[in-house]
Amino acid sequence: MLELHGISRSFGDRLVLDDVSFTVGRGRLTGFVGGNGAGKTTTMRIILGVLAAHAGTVTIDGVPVGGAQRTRFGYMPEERGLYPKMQLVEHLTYLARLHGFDRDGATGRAEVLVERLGLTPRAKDPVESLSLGNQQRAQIAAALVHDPDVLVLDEPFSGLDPMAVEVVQGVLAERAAQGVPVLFSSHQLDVVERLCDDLVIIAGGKVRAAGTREGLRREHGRARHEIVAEGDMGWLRDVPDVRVDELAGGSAVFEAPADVAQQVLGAALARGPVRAFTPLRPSLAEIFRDVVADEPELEEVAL
Ligand SMILES: Nc1ncnc2c1ncn2[C@@H]1O[C@H](COP(=O)(O)OP(=O)(O)OP(=O)(O)O)[C@@H](O)[C@H]1O
Repeated sequence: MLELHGISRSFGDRLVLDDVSFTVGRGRLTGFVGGNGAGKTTTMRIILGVLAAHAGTVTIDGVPVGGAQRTRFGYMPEERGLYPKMQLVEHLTYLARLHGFDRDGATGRAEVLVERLGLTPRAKDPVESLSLGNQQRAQIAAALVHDPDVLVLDEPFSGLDPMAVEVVQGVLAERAAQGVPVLFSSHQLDVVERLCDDLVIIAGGKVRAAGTREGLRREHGRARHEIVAEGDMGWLRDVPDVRVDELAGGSAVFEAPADVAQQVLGAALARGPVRAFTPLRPSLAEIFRDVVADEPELEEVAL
């Protein structure tokens, strides 16, 4: 398990990470979400040792992470960096060689990754001639070239078309299934929602919520139900402790405590047939909005 404990970091007198703690479990895909400037990249750089923390620790299975462990980390940085003139497969072979593979092993590894990421038709093309989305896939291949023990990816899905998103999702899920802790940042909440086991929500340099996707839904979700009845549901507006979000004839979406929702169902049945009564699970976008609502601006979190 990768664990961050009490990580803080300032730039000048601005505190941009404030006591950040969370875990990335083995075999777990952990999504790291937050608005622009929330602190995701800074956190990832600290995990990778590209940037020093001013306080706190990063451990893997309880052992402080140092240079030796980090050689076994795979990192896709925010600033993409491959040699533009190099052919894709040659480039990946070169990176695998840097990680200690012999020539045949490195070539084999490069070819497997090119294929897995759907880049075979582009294998002999210089990196600079690839489309942006394909360069992104190439960058992901580069992070995976040494079969890392921990995977940290900064915005791996940005700029990918839906098919590429599927491919990359599959690749990350495979890594997780092999027991690799996988942390990735993303602004695409729908992708994070589909893919992640766990989530960390950061805003203003502080972790605002962290846990399993389902746990966060339970914790932060509003208790909403959809009801579809034969008769008009207009009477729902007069029920105490009920907030009606949507109402159209016999269909309504409302928020109410669980016992009141059951009373609504009972009352609706007393009036006639009920076609559907469904608890609505909050989307990650809703949870995100709830969690980061009313956050102070980063500037106000100065030291
Ligand atoms: N080298 C630096 N010098 C000064 N300030 C920095 C530096 N790096 C990051 N920051 C500041 O730290 C804060 C967090 O930035 P960071 O890049 O970690 O956010 P992020 O969550 O990755 O944002 P985005 O989603 O926009 O990439 C921002 O206010 C940013 O301006």
